[in-house]
This record gives sequence, structure tokens and C-alpha cells, in this order.
Amino acid sequence: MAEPVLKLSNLTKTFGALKATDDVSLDLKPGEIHALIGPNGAGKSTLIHQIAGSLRPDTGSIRFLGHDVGALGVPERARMGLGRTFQISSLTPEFSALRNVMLAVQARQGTSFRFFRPVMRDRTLTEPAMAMLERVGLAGRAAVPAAELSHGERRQLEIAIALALGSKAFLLDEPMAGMDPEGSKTLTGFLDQLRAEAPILLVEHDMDAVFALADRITVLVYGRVIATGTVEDIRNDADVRRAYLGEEA
Ligand SMILES: Nc1ncnc2c1ncn2[C@@H]1O[C@H](COP(=O)(O)OP(=O)(O)OP(=O)(O)O)[C@@H](O)[C@H]1O
Repeated sequence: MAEPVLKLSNLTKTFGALKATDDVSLDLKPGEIHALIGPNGAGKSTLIHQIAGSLRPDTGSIRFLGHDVGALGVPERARMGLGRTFQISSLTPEFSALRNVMLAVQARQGTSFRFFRPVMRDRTLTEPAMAMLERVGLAGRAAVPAAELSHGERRQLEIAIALALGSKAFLLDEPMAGMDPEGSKTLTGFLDQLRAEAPILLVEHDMDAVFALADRITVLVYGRVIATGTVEDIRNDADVRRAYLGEEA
């Protein structure tokens, strides 16, 4: 069986008397979409913050690509390829889609000063940036300023930037938020393909998207994992139906 890319073991985080995450263990395997669902206040965002490094767990461990990253800060984890996507807007609205990705390529290459070449003609930047846009299906929109892209296209562009920065896993916190039904459908199709690039930990309230995409689902309630399994397992789990899907079991 494939080694997990990300492995969380027994993460607990308390705020005063509240256990926001309570002994949470889960993993993310290569090529999968693992959805994390639960009612408001269940601790999903708190967990994402702990993975990204912006919150320290009280106890427990986080292993990424075989390394314990618990002592590392946000930038170090991001440099290893573990970054949050979508929350911190990484786009410069007035720049074209291509130029936005070029900035990420440049940041990765660590070459911020190029005195002798006009930046848009620098093929060491344009070619890899264009390749990223092709991978996310935005090559035809390369020249369009980020501000003029649709909401869904901006999500795609943010993914292209994350790929250019070397993401080895995606932490997606509610990517469907603010999307109309058509946009959600398009983004669902895109995320479906994206799992081949890097596995995705997906926090999402849109259950249609979750059921369409997830290889596995973990359900958090009051900070605790009450179930992990396939879509079928979760749909049929009596505790989940009672606690989250709002049904009488
Ligand atoms: N910095 C903080 N200080 C105190 N309490 C906090 C803090 N951050 C989160 N909480 C509390 O921890 C609990 C879990 O919150 P969290 O935002 O992680 O839930 P969530 O599952 O992401 O909810 P939602 O689906 O509404 O985004 C909530 O009761 C919240 O009020």
C-alpha cells in the first residue's frame, strides 16, 4: 500500500476549556481526495491551521513526505510543498494569468533580479509558467488579467501558482464557497483531475461536490473523528447520519 503523503496522529488543540480538535488521526495518500466534513465549529479549520503550521497542536504529530514537520513554521512547510491554497490570495489582480504564474516560477527559482532581459521575454520563466497554465486548463486565458477571470478560473490560477511553487499536497478550505451551481460543477471536474497532480485534503460543505469527488471522507464532530471511510461507508454510517446529515438513524 502506498505510503501516505501526509499523516496526522492524535492531534489535540484546546482553546481554554474547548477541545477544538480532539485526538485527530488521519492520512492523505498519493492520488486521493480525502474530504474532511463536519458541522460548523467541528474543528475543520483548526485542523487545517495545524497542518499548515499557523497553529501548534498541544499534542500529536504531523508527518509530511516522511518528515516530522511539527517544529517547522508556515514558510518552511510551504517550501516543502505543504501549503494552504485559496485562503491567502496569491494573485496580483492587474497582472495577466501568465505573469502571475511567472512570479511563482521566479520565486521557486530564487532569481528575483534579471537586469538584462525584459521579464515577459524570459523563456526560463514564460515556458514553465505556460506549462502550468496548460496543466490546469488555462492556457487559452494566459493573457487575461487575473481580475477579469471568472471565480472558477481564479481558483484554477491559484492552483497553477501552487503547482509552480512546488506543492506536493493541496489543503483546500471550502473551494466551492461563493460559486454558482455551474461554477461548482466546473470546479468539481477540475479537482477531479487535479488529484493526479497531488493529493487533496478537501474541507467542503457542498455535499454534492464531496460525494462526487472524495475517495475517502473523515467526519469531525466536536473536534473528534466519528467516522472515516468511503462515500458509501459514510452515507450508511448511523452515527454520521444522526450527527451530521441531520437524519433520524
Ligand atoms: N483562536 C481561537 N480561539 C478560541 N476558540 C477558537 C479559535 N479558533 C477556533 N475556535 C473555536 O474552535 C471550534 C472549532 O472551530 P473551527 O473554526 O475549527 O470549526 P470549523 O469546523 O472550521 O467550522 P466552520 O465549518 O464553521 O468553518 C469552534 O468552537 C471555534 O469557536
